[in-house]
Order: sequence, then structure tokens, then C-alpha cells
Amino acid sequence: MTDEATVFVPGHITGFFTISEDDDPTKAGSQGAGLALSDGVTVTVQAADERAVYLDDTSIEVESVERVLDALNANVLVDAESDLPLGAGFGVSGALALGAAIATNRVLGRALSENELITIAHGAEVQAGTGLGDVVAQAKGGIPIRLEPGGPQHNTLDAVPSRARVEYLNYDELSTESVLDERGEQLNSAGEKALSLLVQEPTLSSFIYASRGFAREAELLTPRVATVIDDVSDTGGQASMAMLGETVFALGTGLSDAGYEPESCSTYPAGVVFQ
Ligand SMILES: Nc1ncnc2c1ncn2[C@@H]1O[C@H](COP(=O)(O)OP(=O)(O)O)[C@@H](O)[C@H]1O
Ligand SMILES: CC(C)(COP(=O)(O)O)[C@@H](O)C(=O)O
Repeated sequence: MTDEATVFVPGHITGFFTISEDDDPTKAGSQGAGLALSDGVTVTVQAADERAVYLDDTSIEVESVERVLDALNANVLVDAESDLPLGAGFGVSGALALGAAIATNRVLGRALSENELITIAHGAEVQAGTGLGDVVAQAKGGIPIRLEPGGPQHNTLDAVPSRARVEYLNYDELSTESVLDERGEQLNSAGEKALSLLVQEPTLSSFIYASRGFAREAELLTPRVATVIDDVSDTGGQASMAMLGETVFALGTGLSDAGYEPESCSTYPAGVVFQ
């Protein structure tokens, strides 16, 4: 046991995905692919008499984190700092859940393994309805391809063996919960097509091409996101929409070359790391 533990969890932009439902939340999840980011969430956990969760010094309630703390029977103070906005397709809710699980285990001396903690965080996200594949992707890092859904005991992960500078521009939030409720069917046929394209040619270029096709086919593009993606294409760059947020991401200098003023970071090769 220790008084305090701090971990960094990379953000994760999903480019495309399919939904797999299952009564067992450790088997439910998504297939798909995305980018783990060097911008992410730093989560510090301290032993405390009462439970409290802060994000960037503001008290918040995030169901996935509450579920993780319930599963670990933990009264702790979770203090998180994020480079990325919550609810905008960067997997911040997954990062909070995973960071809380890994750091709480250390602080309270719970002696669970990494896969057990990833399973708890993945199940919590699925049950909260705020994510299906972010947690397993964030635990792996890099450019994960989720070939099979679910937590670590059930899924199969591969990756695009590459790295990239990433630019992004966020306009607004999108509720993961309501999109998943309303758009399931449409998402799955578009997601399967995108995954088979990427599996045939697992490169960054295919990833972003498949992601763009998915966003279009699943009819998730908002007018301003569509305009920005077209502007990036017109200047010879590659961009798509982050699932699920009103957010555009581009490889390299795609957004700045098109005259925008984006945030920038890079893909992050590792998963969760203790600081
Ligand atoms: N200020 C806030 N803005 C957005 N979401 C919030 C806020 N406070 C709490 N939440 C909760 O955080 C979760 C965000 O989940 P999600 O939209 O999946 O985010 P992300 O895309 O960052 O993973 C939801 O459970 C939501 O209710
Ligand atoms: C796309 C999403 C279902 C949600 O992602 P976010 O809005 O970032 O929580 C993700 O978890 C995935 O399975 O790929």
C-alpha cells in the first residue's frame, strides 16, 4: 500500500467501430480501430474517508468511474487532469475509469493483475454506456485494431505498426450513449466494411480512409465537420471525425495546412504508465 499513486492514460480517438452486445459486459464491446494519443489524462488516487472525483479541479460524476470504485470497494479521492475535453470522442471517460482502476489498486493494495483491472474498467464503461472499446485500446497504446470485441480475456487486438503526428479540432460534444442507442444497425454495416479494408492493408493511410468512409456511411458527419474534412482533402491531407464527438482529427499537419488552428500531439506507443 502507498498513500498516493499517479498514472497517465493516453486519450483514444476511435476512427470506426462496430457494436457487439452481450449480457456479460466483459464480452460486450466493439471492434474497430483508433489512435492512442500522447495527450491524455493523468489520474492521481489518494486514500480518503469519503469518495470524491475531480476533473481539472472541478467535482464531477462519471458513471464509469463510480462503477470502478464500487467494484474495488474503494473510498478514495480521484484527482484527474486532462489535456482533452470530456464527451468529445477522446475516450476521456475510459481513461478516467482505467486510470482510477490501476491507481486505486496500487493505493489500496488490492493485488489485482493488469488484465483484471482492465476488465473492471472495460465492464464499467460498457455498463455506463459511455464506451465500448476505448479502455482496451488505451491499455495497449499505439494504433490498436480491435479485431474482436470485449475485455482482455475475450478480445483479439492487433495494431497498425506505425506512428504519427496528430492534429485535432473539437467543436462540440456528442452523447455516446444516445448515438449508440439510436444508430446501432447503421453503424455495424459501415464498421464491418471499414475493418475489412484496414485488415487488408493495415497502414495509417488505410485507417484514415476507412474511418472517413465509416463516418460518411454511418451518417455521423455534422455539416461543419464535413466541411473541415473536405478542406483538409483539398489541400492534400487526410482527416476524419473522432467517434463519438464533434471533432475532426488529421494526420501530420493536415488541419494546419488547410488554414485551421488545431491542437496537436502524436500517437502514444505505450498503454497506461505509472508516473
Ligand atoms: N461536464 C461534463 N461534460 C460531459 N460529460 C460529463 C460531464 N460531467 C460528467 N459527465 C459524464 O461523463 C461521461 C462522458 O462520457 P463520453 O461522452 O463517453 O465521454 P468521452 O468521449 O470523453 O469518453 C458521461 O457519463 C457524462 O454523463
Ligand atoms: C466510439 C466509442 C463507442 C465511444 O467513444 P467515446 O465517445 O470516446 O467514449 C468507443 O468506445 C469505441 O468502442 O470505439
